[in-house]
Amino acid sequence: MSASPILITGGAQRLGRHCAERLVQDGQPVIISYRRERPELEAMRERGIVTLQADFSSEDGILDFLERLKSETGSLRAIVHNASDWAPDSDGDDAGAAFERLFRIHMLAPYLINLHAKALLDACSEPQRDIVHMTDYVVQKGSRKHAAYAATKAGLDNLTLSFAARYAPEIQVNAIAPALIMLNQGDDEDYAAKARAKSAMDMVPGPGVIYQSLRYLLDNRYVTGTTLAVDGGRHLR
Ligand SMILES: NC(=O)C1=CN([C@@H]2O[C@H](COP(=O)(O)OP(=O)(O)OC[C@H]3O[C@@H](n4cnc5c(N)ncnc54)[C@H](OP(=O)(O)O)[C@@H]3O)[C@@H](O)[C@H]2O)C=CC1
Ligand SMILES: Nc1nc2c(c(=O)[nH]1)N=C([C@H](O)[C@@H](O)CO)CN2
Repeated sequence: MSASPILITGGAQRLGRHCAERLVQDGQPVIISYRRERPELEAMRERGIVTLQADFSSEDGILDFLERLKSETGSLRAIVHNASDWAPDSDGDDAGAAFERLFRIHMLAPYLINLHAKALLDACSEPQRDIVHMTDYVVQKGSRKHAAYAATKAGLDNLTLSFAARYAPEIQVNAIAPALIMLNQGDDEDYAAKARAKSAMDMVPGPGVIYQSLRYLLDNRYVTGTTLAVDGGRHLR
């Protein structure tokens, strides 16, 4: 019997893509969700990664993705809730709609997928099944310019505790809380230097540290309801 796939939402670029490709290199089947088609997806498909389109900014979009996911696979080894929009706060008329949108991407999508895809995890014949929530260091301190983002990530952080208690012992539920793993296009050296200085490690590590953290959770049968801080010691500065 072939191994059950691992689902990574928002896996078409950056951290999610890196983890998807590392998992496939390890011989692990992977399904990713993506919102926008792009050339890089062809390269991922050629590596055998299954790609499913999804827009989590509406409940209908979340439920539509779930139906297509259930048509694609009868089981899942793990679900990594990675999809995210690091949108700055809006102070215009759209502030409320923007907040609700981030709520749906960061909280409603993980909530509904955890509820409606549980049967796929239960159908996995392997002894360990995992759910991993990608949160953020700012859950601990908030953010002046990304308050809606931070608040909805804090909600995802809390969902880690609830689902860990509810799904134990069959399914382990944990979070990874990164800070400044990768810069974004357009980040100049001045921004990069200031961002690096925010952590004790004074570096921008790249996505490999996230894969190491995911690997740890996938390989450990005794960890649930916890958050791995992968932030270079931000709290020390
Ligand atoms: N990068 C970093 O330094 C840090 C990252 N994190 C967290 O780690 C995770 C990965 O970060 P990173 O790789 O930078 O993430 P990205 O900003 O690259 O976003 C990941 C994916 O989320 C998808 N996405 C965005 N909006 C939607 C939506 N409405 N519906 C469905 N998918 C959507 C995008 O899909 P598409 O491109 O197809 O539109 C994108 O590819 C995220 O959860 C992030 O919050 C936390 C702290 C630091
Ligand atoms: N979805 C995303 N979330 C976050 C990103 C990102 O690029 N996409 N980036 C960050 C920053 O690196 C921040 O940690 C810098 O201090 C946070 N979240």
